[in-house]
Amino acid sequence: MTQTLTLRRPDDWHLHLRDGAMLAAVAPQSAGFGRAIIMPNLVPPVTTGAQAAAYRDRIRAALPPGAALDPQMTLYLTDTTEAADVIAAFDAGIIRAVKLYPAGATTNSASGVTDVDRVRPVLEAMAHAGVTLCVHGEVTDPAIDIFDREAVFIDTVLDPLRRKVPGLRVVMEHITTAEGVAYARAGGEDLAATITTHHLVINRNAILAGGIRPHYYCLPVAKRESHRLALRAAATSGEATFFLGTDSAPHTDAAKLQPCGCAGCFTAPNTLSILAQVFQDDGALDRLEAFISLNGAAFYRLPPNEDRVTLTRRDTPVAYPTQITAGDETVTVFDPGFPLHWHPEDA
Ligand SMILES: NC(=O)N[C@@H](CC(=O)O)C(=O)O
Ligand SMILES: [Zn+2]
Ligand SMILES: [Zn+2]
Repeated sequence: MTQTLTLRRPDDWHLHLRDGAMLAAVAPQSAGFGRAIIMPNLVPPVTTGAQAAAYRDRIRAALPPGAALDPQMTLYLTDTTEAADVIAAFDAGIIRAVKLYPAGATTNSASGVTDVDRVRPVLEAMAHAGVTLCVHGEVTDPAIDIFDREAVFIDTVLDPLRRKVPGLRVVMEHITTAEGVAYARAGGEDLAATITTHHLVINRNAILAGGIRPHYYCLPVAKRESHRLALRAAATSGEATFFLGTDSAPHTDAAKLQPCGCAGCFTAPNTLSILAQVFQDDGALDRLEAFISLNGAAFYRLPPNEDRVTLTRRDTPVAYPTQITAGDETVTVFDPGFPLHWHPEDA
């Protein structure tokens, strides 16, 4: 039996497109989204407006003709970022947001912020100008258990920071815990949270039970099942606070499959098919559009996309690749562990 859903074109409010051969390989996989917030954690990171503009040009060049994707650039906040440079890049229409990585928290975060008090003047200028701060919310203290790092970050860094800089618009990126859901929900109009596709599907057993599975390792690491269920309830609630940021984060298989493999799940090729199945399983297909196409735009004070996409549920599963090729390397596509029947098409 076929079933059809027509939705406003979705946006991806957290996306890694990388650079060079990887960019060429993965950009087409996200071409069907509308706006996408592009993460700045290149090597070296995107720290200036000029670098962001040049990176945006490289992304556009990597997209197929007619692609819908409209890259929304971000600057990587460092201890030495100047407020005036951030505001100038924002006023010039080069950047949509600024990204805070606690130094050492995740992939390519070595140049991140060592103490948020150091960047207070930048955050105050952003609050004044209405520039959004996107936050990787994990503490890096080795004494804190990795499964507790998000919850501890909220209590010891994020909440004090939001009290010190009132009016700062913050997106808690890729939340993974019930604590993250609760804090975002109670945060008022200036606070929102992105949720990834993969954190709606896997819990930590996927990584560790019955053998170690590096392709399910990402940061923040997936938590226990009760947290996944809290994320599912938030995403499928339709509440304006929660919206899609896939955090599709491609790494070569060589980089994933080694004694110290890197963090990231590559979900761009099958994200929409997975999400439609998740929302159907939870009886929430009528709220899919809020999560993928409406809530994020509203938070970023942008109009929703005018054009539409269609998802058709067919008995024949979607044939997405298990791997794609990037230069001489392969990148494994996230396997949700269930067949995908929702076929995305442009309407
Ligand atoms: N999510 C990840 O596991 N990895 C991201 C970085 C990030 O979003 O924290 C990456 O750049 O690979
Ligand atoms: Zn992150
Ligand atoms: Zn990310």
